[in-house]
Amino acid sequence: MASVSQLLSLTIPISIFYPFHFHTQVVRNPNPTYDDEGHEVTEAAQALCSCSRCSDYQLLWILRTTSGTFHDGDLLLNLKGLRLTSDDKENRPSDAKEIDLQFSLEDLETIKVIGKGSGGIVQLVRHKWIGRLFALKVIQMNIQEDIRKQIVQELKINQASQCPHIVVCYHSFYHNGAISLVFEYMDRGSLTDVIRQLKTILEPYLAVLCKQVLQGLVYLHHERHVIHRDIKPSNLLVNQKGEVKITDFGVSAMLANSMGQRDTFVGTYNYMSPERISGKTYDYKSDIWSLGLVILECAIGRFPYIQSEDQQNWPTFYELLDAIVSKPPPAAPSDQFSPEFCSFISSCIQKEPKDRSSALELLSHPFIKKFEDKDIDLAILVILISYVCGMLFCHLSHIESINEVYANDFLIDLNLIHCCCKN
Ligand SMILES: Nc1ncnc2c1ncn2[C@@H]1O[C@H](COP(=O)(O)OP(=O)(O)OP(=O)(O)O)[C@@H](O)[C@H]1O
Repeated sequence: MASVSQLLSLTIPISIFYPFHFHTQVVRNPNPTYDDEGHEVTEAAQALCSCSRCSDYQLLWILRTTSGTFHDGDLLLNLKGLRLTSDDKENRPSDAKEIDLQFSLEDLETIKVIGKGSGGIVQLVRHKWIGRLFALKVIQMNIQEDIRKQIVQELKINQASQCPHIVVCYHSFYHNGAISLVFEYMDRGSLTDVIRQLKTILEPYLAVLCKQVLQGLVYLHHERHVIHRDIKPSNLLVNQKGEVKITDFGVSAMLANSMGQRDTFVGTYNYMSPERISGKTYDYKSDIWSLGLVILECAIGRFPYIQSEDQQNWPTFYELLDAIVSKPPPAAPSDQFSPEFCSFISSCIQKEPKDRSSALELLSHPFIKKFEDKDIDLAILVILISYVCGMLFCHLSHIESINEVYANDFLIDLNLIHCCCKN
């Protein structure tokens, strides 16, 4: 496999067109590009290096072409990637600095499809040169203008994100009517997968998980001034280190910007707050409602508005919306959960937004504090998922004992496993 320095030396002739990494101060693109009508665009690009090694220079990336490029304020998006003209080196996530190398879609090879959402598919891809894995999300762009704007907003937030609890978006491309986003690969999937496999999560683990999501929300709400708008299990991703991160800003928008409250939601309404469903104005507290429902679901093992996972018991779409808006909100059963947990859920799931706590307040809630000095490692949950999968594998493969599978790989204390599994 080529080393990074080999790779960089190989890409130097190409890299002159990529503003993040070349070290030339001003560049005029010698290879003219063409617009949709075939007109030559002679003055294609001027740029100053903004990579982490060139602190003196400011990024200036001007594409004179009228086609193939999205311009949205200080954001430019084209086949060569996303550029934020206001971005400075302090705003870059540390992980992104780590992979300071040339990137194009041709450098990525598909391994498999790992997910499918309403916007498109997510693939596991490998960088051919460095072997690193990424999640590639491809979103078809034959969509409304305002949804496109929201996606562009997502890119802005992701690229400038400094928070360890927000999934990093390393790169993005616009090509042939589709936006391709290169995300940090979260190798244990989403909380949906975790719930499906474990059924329920015990309070100590939930507190640790919840704290990480809250840290992500504090960053979005209090630093970036963004409402996520789609907090749900499939948007909370997990890796084998036991890290939980928020992803998918497809429906998020900056409160401060001109988009205001425009709502072009595509996806599930299950976790949507009553004020959003009723078409009222909403704010950051809308995300807190969703978080409360997600955490309660993880604890009780079913979506809180249904009595059992039996398909027969699922309300219709309109029954569900009516229940969210008109019925009393769900609560954690006090005979099964600690007072701290019940209080935490009640601080989130309140019909009136003003009665809900903020993300910052929730970070110091007794439920979160209760387990802070207990040294609880979420990675154990991840091992547990592997174990459950292993058992399934044994079952399907007619292997007598799980130890045959895990003999050398893991030392798993079965008592610990049983403690983690409520059912
Ligand atoms: N960065 C990632 N790393 C690993 N898996 C991912 C990543 N991003 C997404 N996935 C997987 O792909 C699935 C689909 O993600 P996507 O964001 O496209 O849709 P969704 O959130 O499930 O649904 P919707 O589009 O309705 O919001 C996720 O549920 C998750 O399992």
